[in-house]
Amino acid sequence: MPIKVPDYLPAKEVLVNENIFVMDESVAFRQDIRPLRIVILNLMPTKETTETQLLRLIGNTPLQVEFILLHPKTHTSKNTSLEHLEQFYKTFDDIKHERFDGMIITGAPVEQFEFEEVNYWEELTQIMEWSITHVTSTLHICWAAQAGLYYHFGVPKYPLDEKIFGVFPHTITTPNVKLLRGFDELFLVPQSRHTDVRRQDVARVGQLDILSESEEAGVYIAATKDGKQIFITGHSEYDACTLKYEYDRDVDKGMEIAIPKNYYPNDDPTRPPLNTWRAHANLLFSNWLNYYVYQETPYDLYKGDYMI
Ligand SMILES: CC(=O)SCCNC(=O)CCNC(=O)[C@H](O)C(C)(C)COP(=O)(O)OP(=O)(O)OC[C@H]1O[C@@H](n2cnc3c(N)ncnc32)[C@H](O)[C@@H]1OP(=O)(O)O
Ligand SMILES: N[C@@H](CCO)C(=O)O
Repeated sequence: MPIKVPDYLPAKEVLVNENIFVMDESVAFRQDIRPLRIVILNLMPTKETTETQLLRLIGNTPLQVEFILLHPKTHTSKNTSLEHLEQFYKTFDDIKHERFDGMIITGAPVEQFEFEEVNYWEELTQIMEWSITHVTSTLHICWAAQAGLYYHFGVPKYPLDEKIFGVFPHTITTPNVKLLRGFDELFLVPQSRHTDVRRQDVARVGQLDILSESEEAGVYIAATKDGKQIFITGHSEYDACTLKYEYDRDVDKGMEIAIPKNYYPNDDPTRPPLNTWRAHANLLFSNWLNYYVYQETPYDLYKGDYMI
């Protein structure tokens, strides 16, 4: 089943060219099925790239998905045009009386600040609090995972001596969870972080299970036992060249940065990197949409008994 995309969103052309099943709003309107309502709080500076990456993954399911893009109104975006935000984005005030089947909160390059120094922290905490009662399941990615673990459970983040940067082998810590159904015992995930959450801090929280980890990169996925909140420290949504973009950017700035591990063929940054994590990225998102969103959410969002 297709993903519904507004007619003029730039991601649409990219996805159509990749043969991702995209449906015009007008066609979706004629179908007598309730689409899943997914709200994406996009905190990335590279918003259009992230839109395409996430829509590619949530478009790969048999479910009809309607998405709403949000940006924090208390932050003035430096790298995304006002025109793009006005055309395609809403703010929390516009949607806070609505309910959603799923929510995705993206990463953001603010991990080296204290949470409270991030200028939209207050607004983000309001949105995270609201998600408990208005969203069936929320995926927090990278910095948002750190922010969510800190806000909801008091788990701190720590600066790393060296950026965790590359494509790392990960394993399944808790067997037989639906989120990891169909996963290989060893699978690859891009990681790109200057900070970390510690296993012992996460393990101490009774409501959380650690679902997947990496020897080198630490905790990858933690989730509440009811699956309503999922925290993902890596970037399975990244394209083949995203780490290359970050590496080249930092080299150009004259920063001390190691070559991303296990990424370029023979660790040679002049050679094009291969995407070795795409299959598990698709499985992660389709498992989430199926088992944690579609199977759990009430048909009538406004009568669901999970709401307070
Ligand atoms: C840990 C993770 O979650 S990883 C995910 C983050 N990864 C990425 O963002 C990768 C792509 N980003 C990039 O390559 C870079 O950020 C660039 C090239 C877009 C911009 O880099 P720079 O010029 O060095 O940084 P810049 O000054 O634009 O700041 C980056 C972002 O942080 C924001 N920022 C900076 N200080 C603050 C602050 N105190 N509070 C909130 N946001 C802040 C900036 O506003 C900007 O975001 P915006 O475009 O949404 O407004
Ligand atoms: N993935 C990010 C880390 C910084 O938050 C980057 O390299 O831009």
